[in-house]
Amino acid sequence: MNNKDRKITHRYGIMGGTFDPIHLGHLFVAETALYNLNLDKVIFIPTGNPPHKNSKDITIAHHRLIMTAVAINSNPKFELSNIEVMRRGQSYTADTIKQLLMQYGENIELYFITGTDAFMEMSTWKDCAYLFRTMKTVVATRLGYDDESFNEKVHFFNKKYNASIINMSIPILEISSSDIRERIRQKLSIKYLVTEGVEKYIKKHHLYVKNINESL
Ligand SMILES: Nc1ncnc2c1ncn2[C@@H]1O[C@H](COP(=O)(O)OP(=O)(O)OP(=O)(O)O)[C@@H](O)[C@H]1O
Ligand SMILES: O=C(O)c1ccc[n+]([C@@H]2O[C@H](COP(=O)([O-])O)[C@@H](O)[C@H]2O)c1
Repeated sequence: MNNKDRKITHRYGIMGGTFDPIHLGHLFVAETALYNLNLDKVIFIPTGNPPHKNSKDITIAHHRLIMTAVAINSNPKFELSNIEVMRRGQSYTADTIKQLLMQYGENIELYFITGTDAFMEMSTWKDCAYLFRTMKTVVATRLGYDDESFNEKVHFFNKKYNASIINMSIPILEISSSDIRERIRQKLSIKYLVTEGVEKYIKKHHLYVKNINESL
């Protein structure tokens, strides 16, 4: 169907990530997109095999999926999807978007929510022309990227792919999953960086205590 002929009935945010573990940065970014863009819901999609990360260094999908379910449980507009975890092979976003459009129909508008770090790498993603054609990209400010390089990237994607990019300025939250994992290894507190439920789950299952490669 021609884009012009589409009658948009719903707007869904897609929050894709390794979520190893999911933290308050992810939740705040998703909530801000939901609110600012008046989305109907945000679907959290933990990756099965993230294409740009070494899968040997990543916690098994089962734990990442449950932590995501626990973290979003209290928000009725947040939803969990296991489509990438269930799919074989690398978890490419293009395959996910195709699957979602088939599932929901063409009258859905998808807003892919991402931080600046992931956004800056999008030209290396599989079928990125398809991605920019079929979804809107919402970019949340993350530490370490100056306005000039960000604006250059936006300009490049706009020109080359006619992309629709929404710059979502948020207070910078210096929270990352890698920092949380490191804090656990160093026996430091992660309280207020993740939800209480996620903190309990991590403790109960002794996650991140050792470097994954050490425990093999
Ligand atoms: N603090 C944050 N502020 C804005 N965006 C974030 C933040 N943390 C993660 N994101 C975004 O959420 C998505 C999923 O991120 P991911 O699960 O890889 O978390 P991460 O904290 O970046 O993990 P790691 O430190 O292991 O690389 C990415 O688009 C990333 O840019
Ligand atoms: O499709 C791709 O080629 C691709 C390459 C790198 C990252 N992604 C997606 O970007 C999102 C954030 O990835 P990450 O590795 O920062 O957690 C997540 O949904 C990944 O599946 C997608």
